[in-house]
Amino acid sequence: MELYLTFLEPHRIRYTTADGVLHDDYVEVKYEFTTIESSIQLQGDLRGRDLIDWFDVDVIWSDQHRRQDPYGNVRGLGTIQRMKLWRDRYSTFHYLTFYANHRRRWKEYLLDDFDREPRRRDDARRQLQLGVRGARRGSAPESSQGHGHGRERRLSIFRHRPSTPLPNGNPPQSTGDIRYLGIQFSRNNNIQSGTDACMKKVILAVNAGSSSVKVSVYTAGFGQSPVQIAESQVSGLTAPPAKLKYVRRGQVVTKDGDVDEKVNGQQDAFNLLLDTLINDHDLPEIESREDVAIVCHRIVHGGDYAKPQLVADGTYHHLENLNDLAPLHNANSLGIVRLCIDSLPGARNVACFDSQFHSTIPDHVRTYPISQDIASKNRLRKYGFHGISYAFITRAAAGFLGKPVDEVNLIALHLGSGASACAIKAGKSWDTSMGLTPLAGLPGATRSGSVDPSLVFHYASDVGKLSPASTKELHISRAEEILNKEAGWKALTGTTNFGLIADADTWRDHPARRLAFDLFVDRVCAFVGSYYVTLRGNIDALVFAGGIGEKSARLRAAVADQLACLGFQLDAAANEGGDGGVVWDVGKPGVVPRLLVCQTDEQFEMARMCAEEEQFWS
Ligand SMILES: Nc1ncnc2c1ncn2[C@@H]1O[C@H](COP(=O)(O)OP(=O)(O)O)[C@@H](O)[C@H]1O
Ligand SMILES: CC(=O)OP(=O)(O)O
Ligand SMILES: [Mg+2]
Repeated sequence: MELYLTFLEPHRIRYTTADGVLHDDYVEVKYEFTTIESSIQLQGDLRGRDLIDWFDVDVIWSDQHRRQDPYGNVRGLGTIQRMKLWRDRYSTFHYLTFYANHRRRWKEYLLDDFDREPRRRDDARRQLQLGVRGARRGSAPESSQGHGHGRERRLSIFRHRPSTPLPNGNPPQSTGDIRYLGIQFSRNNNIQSGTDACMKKVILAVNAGSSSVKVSVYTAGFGQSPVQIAESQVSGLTAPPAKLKYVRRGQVVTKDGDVDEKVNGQQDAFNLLLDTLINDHDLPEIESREDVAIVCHRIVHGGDYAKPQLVADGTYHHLENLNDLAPLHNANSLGIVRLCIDSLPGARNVACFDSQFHSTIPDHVRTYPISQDIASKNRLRKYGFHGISYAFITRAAAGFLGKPVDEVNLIALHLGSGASACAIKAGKSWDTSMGLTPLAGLPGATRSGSVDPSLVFHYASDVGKLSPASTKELHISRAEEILNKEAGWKALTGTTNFGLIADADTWRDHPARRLAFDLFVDRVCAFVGSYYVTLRGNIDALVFAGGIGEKSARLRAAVADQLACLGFQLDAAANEGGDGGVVWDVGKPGVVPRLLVCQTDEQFEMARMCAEEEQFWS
C-alpha cells in the first residue's frame, strides 16, 4: 500500500499563513504518510468510498477478454500491478481501481458497477471473480437489451472511458459489455496481506424477525465498510416446517434446508445458525466462539435510544422493560443477547434499534391525542420500527438515484411478516405506519394492523352489549395476544405464507386468500396516498422491500396499478424479471417518481453502524 501519493492533476490549494498572507494556487500535490491507515483514510475521503481490500495482481480478464489464448498462455486485459476494491459510503455499490502500466506509466483506472460482494474468491488458486451489477446470471452474453433501465445493466470498460486504450496500450478489441472480471493474484503476495494491517475483526449481525432469524458474518476494521463472508437464516418460523439457508462468500451452500422440528422459536434458530457457522471448516475466520469480536443485535423497540448501545447490565434491564411494547420481538432478541453473553466470551454485544431511525419524526406526527401528562409519564408516543431496514433502503436508493442521502425523498414499504410504510423526507424519517408498538398500521402474518381500538372490547361479546360483565372474559393481555399472534394472514387464510396468498391460481379454491391479498393492497395504497400528500408530492421513488416487497411481483403490480393516478408507472417486464442487485428499477423509463425494489439488508446496516462507532472497538 502506498505511503506516497502524487496527484498529477494540479490541485487548487487555498490557505492563509500566520502573518495573514492568503495563498491561492494550483500546485501538484504529493502526500507522504507515516502510516498505511492514514493513507487509506485520505484516499477514501477523496473518493467518498471506503477501502474494503487491496490486492497485488498478475493479470485481470473478463468473460469477453479470455484469460488464455489458443495456446494456453495467460492473456488478460493487461499487466496490472495493484487493485483496490472500494465501497461507496452512501450506497452498497462497489468500485474497483487498478494500477496498470499504460505507455510505461503506472496509471490508476476506475471501474464501477460491481455487485456488492466479490462473488467467487478462491484463495487456493489465488483468484477472485467480480460480478457486474445488474448482469443477469446465465443470460446470453451478447444481449444488451434494457440498457439504461437499470435491469440488465452491464459493464463496458470502454463505456466509462471511451478514449482509454487497453491498459496494455493496445486499442480495444471488443466493445461488448462484460459480465464479470476475473483476477489472478500475484504469487509474491498473500491475498490477505492487504488488509491485515487494518486490524480486522469478525462481526456477527443478528436479526431476529417475527418469522425468521438471520445471522450474517462480516470482517471489518474500525471505520471500514464491513465485508460479508457468510449469511445464514432460518425462515418460516410461523409457517412450519422452517427452512435453513446458508451462503458462504456468495456461494449458496444450503437452500431450503430442512430444520429439525426441535428448532422452536428464535433462540433455537440462533443456536442452529451459530453452530452452522462454527462447524463450517471453509470459514476459517470463525473457527471457534472466541473468534467473534462484536455481535450486533437488532432490537425492535429501543425506547428513546437514538444510537446503538453497548449492552451492559443497565441497558439490558432497561430494554427488558420494553418487552411488552414489542411482544413478538424484544424478548426473543434479548434472549439471544443473553445467549451471546454466556456463550461468546470474547464478544462485545451491541444493541441496534429499529426505532432509532424514527427519532426524527416531528412532534405533531408522533404525538397521540391523549392526556399529555399520562403520555409523557408513560412515554406513550409513536416510535416506529423497521428503522434499520429504512436506513439501509434510504442510502441504497439514494445511491441508485445518484442523489445525496440528505436530498432524497422516498415512500418506502418494508413488507415482511411485519409490514410498515415510511415517509422519508430529505433522507430522514418523517412519518411511519407503526406506532407505540409494531401492531399499528399495516396487517402482517399474524398481526391485525390498525383496527378500531374499541374492537378489542367487543371481540368476545355481542356488539352493543359492552359492559364490565361482557369484557371480564377477555383480559386485556389476551386481547393483545389475539391482535398480535392470532390475526393477520393466519386468521384470514390459515397460512402466513404470503407466496401462497398471492398465488392467484389458488384463489378460486381459496377465496380467503384473494380477500387477504386485496385487503393488503388496499391498506398499503392508503398509506402511500397519505404519505404522498405528507411529502407534498415531492417524491423521488416508491421503494418495495422486505420478504413480500422483494419477492411478490403480483403484489407490486397490484399496488402500482392503483397508484397510477399519482403518476407511478410500472414496467411489467422489469417487475417480473428481478435483477438480482441491491436496488432495481421496475418503473417505466423516464417516469418520475421511480418505482424501485430494494433487497434490504438489516444485518449489513447494523454491522456498518458498529464499524463506525469507536467505542465498540477500543
Ligand atoms: N415468493 C414470495 N412471494 C410472496 N411472499 C413471500 C415470498 N417468499 C417469502 N414471502 C413472505 O415474506 C415474509 C417474510 O419476510 P421477511 O422480511 O423475511 O420476514 P421477517 O418479518 O421475519 O423478517 C413472509 O410473510 C413470507 O410469506
Ligand atoms: C418490526 C417488525 O415487525 O419486524 P419483522 O417484520 O422483522 O417481524
Ligand atoms: Mg424482518
